[in-house]
Amino acid sequence: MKFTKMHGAGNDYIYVDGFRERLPMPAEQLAIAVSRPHFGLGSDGLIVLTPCAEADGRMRIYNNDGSEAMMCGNGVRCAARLLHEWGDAKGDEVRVMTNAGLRTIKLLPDARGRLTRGRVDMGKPVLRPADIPAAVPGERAVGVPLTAGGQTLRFTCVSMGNPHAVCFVEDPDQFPVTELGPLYERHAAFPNRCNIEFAHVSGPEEIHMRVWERGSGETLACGTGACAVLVAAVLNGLSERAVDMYLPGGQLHILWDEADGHVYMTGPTSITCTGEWLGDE
Ligand SMILES: N[C@H](CCC[C@H](N)C(=O)O)C(=O)O
Repeated sequence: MKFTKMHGAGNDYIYVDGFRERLPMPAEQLAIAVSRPHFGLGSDGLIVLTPCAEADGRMRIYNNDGSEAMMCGNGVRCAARLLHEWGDAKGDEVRVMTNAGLRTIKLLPDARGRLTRGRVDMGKPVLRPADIPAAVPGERAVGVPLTAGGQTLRFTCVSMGNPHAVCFVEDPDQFPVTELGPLYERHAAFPNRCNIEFAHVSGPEEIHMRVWERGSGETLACGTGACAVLVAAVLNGLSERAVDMYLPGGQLHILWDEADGHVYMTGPTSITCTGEWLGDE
């Protein structure tokens, strides 16, 4: 099976061209196999692109534990570039169907004029706890105290098609993300588990964050997570509606447009390599 390895700000996936390739095993198993370091290719998960009557292609994304997610921001940006380069998308405006609905990506030129950047219309954030889902009281989950590992932290919960819980801290780089992340990922408040973000607003238009992803652990970047952090910062009165988001793997620009209520994410895509998966154990 041929594959393409790509990353968006360091959030890397194995991409399979489901228009022309067949998976050698169910995608949930393949995601675990290809994601493993050493025995596999090493990645945050697997993304499979297939034909779709209502869009240029359909994206299904699997975390490295094999769980399928509703949406992936860095993934859909990279998928749009691939569909364009494969000729399955004609212009620089690419439509990708996801489990969270249709997403539109505008491919943008980089300094050398190559269409390696993308601006994704990530849709409207979902704030009603029952729709996130988060089992917390009220019509919005802003600054909700949750206890895990003997700590009580305040979280703001947002769905971008997938669930996120955002905690604002003094210094994400010094924060025990790998100790507390998995505890909050599986907190009883989140019936479907949850992606957990720890962020610091260092200026009205500048936020630094780390993420513990549901089903993948700490990743170098998370597109839906960056959008959730911006929405949470605005809801808590901590930032403007457009910020530069700094993640360990790189930088994204996030805007929560007041006019249409949509969140827009702009960032890079990188093709690391192409190859053939032989799957020998
Ligand atoms: N772990 C996420 C899926 C990947 C999201 C992330 N990589 C992004 O760029 O949005 C979940 O289970 O909802």
